[in-house]
Amino acid sequence: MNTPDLPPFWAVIPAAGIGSRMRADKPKQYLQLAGKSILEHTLHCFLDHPCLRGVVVSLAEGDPFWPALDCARDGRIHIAAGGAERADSVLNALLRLAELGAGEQDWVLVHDAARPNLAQSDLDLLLAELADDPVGGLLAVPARDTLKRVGSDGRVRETIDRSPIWQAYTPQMFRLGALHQALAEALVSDVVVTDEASAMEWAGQAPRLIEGRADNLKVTRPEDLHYLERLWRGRH
Ligand SMILES: Nc1ccn([C@@H]2O[C@H](COP(=O)(O)OP(=O)(O)OP(=O)(O)O)[C@@H](O)[C@H]2O)c(=O)n1
Ligand SMILES: C[C@](O)(CO)[C@H](O)COP(=O)(O)O
Repeated sequence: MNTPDLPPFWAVIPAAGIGSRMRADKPKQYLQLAGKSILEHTLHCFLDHPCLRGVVVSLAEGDPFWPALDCARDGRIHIAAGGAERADSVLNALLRLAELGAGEQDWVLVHDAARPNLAQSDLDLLLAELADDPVGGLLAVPARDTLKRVGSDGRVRETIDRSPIWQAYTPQMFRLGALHQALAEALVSDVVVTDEASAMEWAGQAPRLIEGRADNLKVTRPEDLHYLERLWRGRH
């Protein structure tokens, strides 16, 4: 059953990173948060949505942690091979989606495994705002603090106008065919692609930013997980 006015979509969850900045004893997507792994929380943001058609998770080769999760037996979740960089993992997942029968015009939402605090209201906002958009776009938050450009000596050179500066979050929502083409061409051209929007920009498109919640943060360093633990205490 679909929610009126929200489009059906596929989800891609790149989960093949090693989490080097987290400095933990396992990849950060398998660290515990409120009694479940970060990856399970992330997957449930999508599995609970009525417009979801299916999910592809990209996993590192021989990942020993995935089979132990309950999600591993969920028929809506399919696996793709992880790649050397996040963009390679996403591209493999898009190819898997095509094998599963997804169409060129189908919407795909790519969301980091390491962002477990995506609010359902933000997911709905993204889907509603971009349902009729010719390009697609992403959740993002405007720069909040005063910004400085710094020299290699650690001294401030100037204060930058923050008004046009936003931080790119996920999900990032694009049509399967357009995203696949942009990502594949950017990768063979050795363009640095840190998110899906940068591949689309490189292809000459202008993705739309949808202002989301700042607490949809990516667990990157230990303090990010500590922050979410405090935020979630009492909530779950
Ligand atoms: N080759 C890679 C690298 C990253 N990712 C995924 O992309 C998301 C965002 O990347 P990032 O935060 O950079 O994760 P890691 O690469 O794991 O972290 P680090 O850069 O600290 O090693 C994560 O969910 C990560 O698992 C992936 O699927 N394949
Ligand atoms: C996709 C992303 O989460 C958007 O902010 C980000 O680009 C991931 O890569 P990073 O290396 O952690 O910046």
